[in-house]
Amino acid sequence: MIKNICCIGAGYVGGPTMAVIALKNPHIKVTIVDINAERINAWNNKDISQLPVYEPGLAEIIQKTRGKNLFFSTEIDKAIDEAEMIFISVNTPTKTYGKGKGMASDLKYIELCARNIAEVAKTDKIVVEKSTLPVRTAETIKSILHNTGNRINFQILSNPEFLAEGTAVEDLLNPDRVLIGGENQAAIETLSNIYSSWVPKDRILETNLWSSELSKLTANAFLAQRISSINAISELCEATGADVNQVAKAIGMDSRIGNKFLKASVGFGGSCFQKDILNLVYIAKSFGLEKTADYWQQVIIMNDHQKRRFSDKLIQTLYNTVSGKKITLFGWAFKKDTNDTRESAAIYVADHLLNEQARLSVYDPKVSASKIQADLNYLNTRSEDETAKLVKFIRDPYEASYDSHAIAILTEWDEFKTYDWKSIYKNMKKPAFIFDGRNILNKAELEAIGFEYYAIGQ
Ligand SMILES: NC(=O)C1=CN([C@@H]2O[C@H](COP(=O)(O)OP(=O)(O)OC[C@H]3O[C@@H](n4cnc5c(N)ncnc54)[C@H](O)[C@@H]3O)[C@@H](O)[C@H]2O)C=CC1
Ligand SMILES: O=C(O)[C@H]1O[C@H](OP(=O)(O)OP(=O)(O)OC[C@H]2O[C@@H](n3ccc(=O)[nH]c3=O)[C@H](O)[C@@H]2O)[C@H](O)[C@@H](O)[C@@H]1O
Repeated sequence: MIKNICCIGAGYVGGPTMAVIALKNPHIKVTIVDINAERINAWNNKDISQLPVYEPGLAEIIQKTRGKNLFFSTEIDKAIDEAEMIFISVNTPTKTYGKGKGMASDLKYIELCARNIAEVAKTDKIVVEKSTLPVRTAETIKSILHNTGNRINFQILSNPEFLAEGTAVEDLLNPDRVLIGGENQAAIETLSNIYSSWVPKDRILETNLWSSELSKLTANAFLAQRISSINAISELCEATGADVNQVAKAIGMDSRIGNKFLKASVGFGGSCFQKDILNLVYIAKSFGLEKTADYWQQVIIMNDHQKRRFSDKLIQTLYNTVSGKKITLFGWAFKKDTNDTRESAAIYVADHLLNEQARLSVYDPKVSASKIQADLNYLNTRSEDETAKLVKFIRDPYEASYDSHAIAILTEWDEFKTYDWKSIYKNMKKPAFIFDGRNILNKAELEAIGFEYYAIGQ
């Protein structure tokens, strides 16, 4: 039985996933390592509210396990050396240079991990791909590990993660399935036994390595495709008088379609959907499968269109100009209940409005002012000074919306539904507009107050 696990990468996946494994397997010592010392320090912070990843329920699990059988460290070599099983949970972003730029996954961090393991290992190890990877990456890892000449036996497994941010703990405690791809039955059993401490055996699915790697990309592509599909219909609803919420309900009651993931929105964000689909498109192209590549590319094209359509609508409604006008953005995170802003639709909507010289006042309950500035600066559209001048982060939603021409709701935070909208209305310029990019507010109530209310697909 395994006694010692190491996980390389203390991010949104490594942190919560290993915390739950540690919680459910108190006999296993789990060490999460990272090259980012600041992140490791934050995971070790005594003040449990300061963990680097915000997820409902996570702090409680960290409190129960940290220092007992869960450890966060920057001593990567030591943790690799001691572990019998090593999870690789590092980032696999879209390449920003060279061949495959803007499409392929950048596997340099994965390769560095494999080389690190190859250098340090003195005993047999099971190496688990937790990161999302292009199909056949295990071959690369295998080649690096098996060419060290130190006669160590490495078994490679693929164990993609399906948690969604904001519900990570719930998803980990009660997964629809755990997927394990591999060639060696004993290694598969060893990993399966760790999960079976809390996951029913019939939900632990075993496949070959390549099916497992490809299933992860496919799952994300299908999920994102549903959002782009309903968003495409939302545009048609606006043109025809149909209501996208009603259409989603009507089709979702068909058990073959199902009712989940049919919420029209300002566009999907997050670190993975776009990157994973671009990767799928790149892989298809590399096999010469142009039609397949085009099919999936369309999901991204539709998503970009939806973000642009939203900001265009706002500008057009505000009499075709937002220059010098104060626009309030409620929400910056890519979805509720997370502090993650990667690829958030808010970034692109804000950038577009700034191009039109709007002044932005942003409120988000979990995202910091510096993160918002950094997200905009990363786009490199304007100077950092200009961004700082035009974008203000305000800690209070009432103050943020004071004297503004319009409010755009970009994240579906529950607290937005509980605001005193009468008092917000009173303090805004008239006509006071709301652009609800998440369809979370009540149209009739807001119109009764006096707002001009615009929602997606209505
Ligand atoms: N964020 C999510 O909800 C999900 C992400 N995934 C996948 O999981 C993987 C990780 O994603 P996140 O946790 O979101 O990324 P992240 O960026 O939050 O964390 C990755 C961590 O790996 C560390 N790292 C990179 N290279 C390293 C090295 N050579 N040695 C030690 N540490 C190193 C980084 O410093 C960083 O802290 C990605 O492949 C992603 O596609 C899969 C399912 C869900
Ligand atoms: O590989 C990953 O990273 C993960 O990607 C997604 O999880 P995540 O991106 O954290 O969050 P989702 O709940 O999928 O939301 C993604 C985006 O789609 C948007 N969305 C979601 C659902 C919907 O009906 N409409 C909609 O616009 C959300 O607001 C958000 O911006 C998948 O749901 C996870 O299964 C997967 O593990």
